[in-house]
Amino acid sequence: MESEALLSVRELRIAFGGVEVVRGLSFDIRPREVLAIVGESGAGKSLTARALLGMLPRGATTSGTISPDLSAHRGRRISLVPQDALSALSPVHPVGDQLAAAVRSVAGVSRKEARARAVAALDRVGIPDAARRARAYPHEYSGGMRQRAVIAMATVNEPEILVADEPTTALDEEHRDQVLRLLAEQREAVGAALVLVTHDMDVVRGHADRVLVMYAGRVTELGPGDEVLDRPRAPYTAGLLASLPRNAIPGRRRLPALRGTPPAPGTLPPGCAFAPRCPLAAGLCHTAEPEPRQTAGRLVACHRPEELPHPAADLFLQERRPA
Ligand SMILES: Nc1ncnc2c1ncn2[C@@H]1O[C@H](COP(=O)(O)OP(=O)(O)OP(=O)(O)O)[C@@H](O)[C@H]1O
Repeated sequence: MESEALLSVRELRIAFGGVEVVRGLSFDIRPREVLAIVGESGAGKSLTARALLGMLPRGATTSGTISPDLSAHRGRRISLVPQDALSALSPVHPVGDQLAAAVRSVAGVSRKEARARAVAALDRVGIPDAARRARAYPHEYSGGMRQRAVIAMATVNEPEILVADEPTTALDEEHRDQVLRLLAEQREAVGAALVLVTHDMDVVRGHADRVLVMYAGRVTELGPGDEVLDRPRAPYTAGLLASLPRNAIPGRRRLPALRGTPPAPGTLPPGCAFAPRCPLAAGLCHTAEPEPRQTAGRLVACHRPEELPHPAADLFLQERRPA
């Protein structure tokens, strides 16, 4: 049985100047789950995450529902793990003061209690000698410690939902895994759900309970993380997986890769938005946009999911470009 949703998004649409970039998106966030939102650049991942936080850019118009609406409780019931640890912290205040201020801004607690919670949050993310370090300024922290401090900041008020938008983009593989592990640990410690926005399928494996694959502002596939990764049912998911760098076998002349690029907003083809890039597209795919429907234990928006072979990488083989 599906566990009850912590938050439900229904028919979310986001547009700029009348051009829709998120086009009728529906999904739930379940208690304590890690939900990864993946897709190529421009799919609408960040805007969806920002909509949850009530942080859409100026000029965006929306329709649909997000319930409960937690935007008024940002920093308490829902919080953002920022991408850039350095700019997320003020250089002119000690780190502990910034965390204590975050506690006091929402919790109505005494100065002393706020301080204690700030130190506890720094301790929980593994800052050594947290009581003393709390008095230091961000520039006195190493890069890794700053990263820990912003995660402490996001979790200090024990939110129900943490939103991390590409938290590891700028990091090498070793640091990427450290940050993902820390995020998972902290999520567990405070009992939050984590919405993890990434364009990197490798981040999903082992880190996400469920994965929402987006293409051109819509759901392409939504289901249990490892099942979707191990046996995708939507050709787009299969293409993303086939294009991972680890499939690049040196010396092989033909490599699996997604050809082309996603359509620019406002220039969608008729039919399925992925059809022009899809090796399986035929007939209806070019005339009617598929609605997500329940297939093999997940939602899939594809007219021909049963045509997708397994494994599917060979569908995407392309001549390697001369170096
Ligand atoms: N402030 C804005 N004004 C106009 N268009 C915008 C604005 N912000 C985003 N968009 C457009 O909305 C679409 C979705 O953007 P979004 O940032 O959500 O994509 P994304 O999937 O997160 O991609 P990326 O990984 O590149 O951030 C893109 O085509 C983008 O150009």
